[in-house]
Amino acid sequence: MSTLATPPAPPTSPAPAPQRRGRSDASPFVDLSRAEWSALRDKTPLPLTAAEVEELRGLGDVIDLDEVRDVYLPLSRLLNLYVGATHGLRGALNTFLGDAGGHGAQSGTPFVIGVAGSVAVGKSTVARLLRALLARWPEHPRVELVTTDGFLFPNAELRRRGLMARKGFPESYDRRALTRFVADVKAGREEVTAPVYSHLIYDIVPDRTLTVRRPDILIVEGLNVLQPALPGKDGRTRLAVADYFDFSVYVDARTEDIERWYLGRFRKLRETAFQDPSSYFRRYTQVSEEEALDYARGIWRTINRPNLEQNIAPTRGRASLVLRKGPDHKVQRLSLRKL
Ligand SMILES: Nc1ncnc2c1ncn2[C@@H]1O[C@H](COP(=O)(O)OP(=O)(O)O)[C@@H](O)[C@H]1O
Ligand SMILES: CC(C)(COP(=O)(O)O)[C@@H](O)C(=O)NCCC(=O)O
Repeated sequence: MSTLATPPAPPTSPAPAPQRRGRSDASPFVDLSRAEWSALRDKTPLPLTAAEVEELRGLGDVIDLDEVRDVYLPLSRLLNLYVGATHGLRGALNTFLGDAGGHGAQSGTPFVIGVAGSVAVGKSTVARLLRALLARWPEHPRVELVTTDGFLFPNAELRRRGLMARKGFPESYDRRALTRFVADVKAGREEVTAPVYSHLIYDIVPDRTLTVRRPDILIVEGLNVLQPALPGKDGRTRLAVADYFDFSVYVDARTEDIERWYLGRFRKLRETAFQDPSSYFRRYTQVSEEEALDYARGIWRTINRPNLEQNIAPTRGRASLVLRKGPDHKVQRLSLRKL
């Protein structure tokens, strides 16, 4: 069987000790170089088979397999350990609460992971990869993925609120519905449904929903998933979706690199999905590539970059793990929150 993981390291070559760069011991994060992090893969007992590598390629994403092995296999191992530890903690709580905990207090509660970051930083790719890797563990085979775009207000409502040029800003989402959705999944409800957004029609799809049925792990991916809660009225506490996360990942990169990836994806979509007669963006296949890219640069400058700077980047410090990518999408540094 051909595999991607390297054999376990001999006991004489321990992983290099993590170094702290420019952070005091009081920092809530431990900083790791890519080399330090990837050395931890030797402790990952679940290598990828050739068939699984093919399956990952079948996701349709551009994924460098060295990247999977060096960065995402150790991450799937870390998450597997966190899922086990969280179940242990819930068991302790159940023991403490006994009958007072209600019906089978928290048994089978899904482990919820948030994936945050800018438009075009690669959140969807990371989330799909994590779903595939996490589902390989026998302890948690059922992994569901939900993107927050389904909780954008429909265009008609955005127009009514004067928010059509603010798609992706926190206020363009039905945040209560998103938080309720995750709360319901976490409460162990048999079936929970979410609305669905289509990039093709650039709007919420009427009469279509996505149903989540008691997964072992739920991944929630979106620009704003690490936003704090809005202030509650009358001194009441409000919860945000992040309050339900057991772990979160912030995908980070230089703004100039993300803009380049955004324009690259727009160029690729112009040659593919935008050609569809029902595409909202079809008009950009009818003009020159330069005109189309000027439009995309305008969207970046007026919507996506300000949203990154004003709303998304300020939430980075709330993540459990920050993946810092270089210009080629390869993760160069990682910051892992200490407990
Ligand atoms: N690991 C990667 N290696 C190479 N290209 C990538 C990687 N991750 C994302 N990309 C590319 O970057 C662009 C944005 O990625 P995507 O996952 O769609 O971002 P987001 O969900 O954050 O908007 C896409 O063109 C995608 O193919
Ligand atoms: C749909 C998005 C808001 C992102 O959704 P999310 O991360 O919440 O799933 C974003 O990808 C987007 O399309 N922004 C809109 C910019 C524009 O008006 O074209």
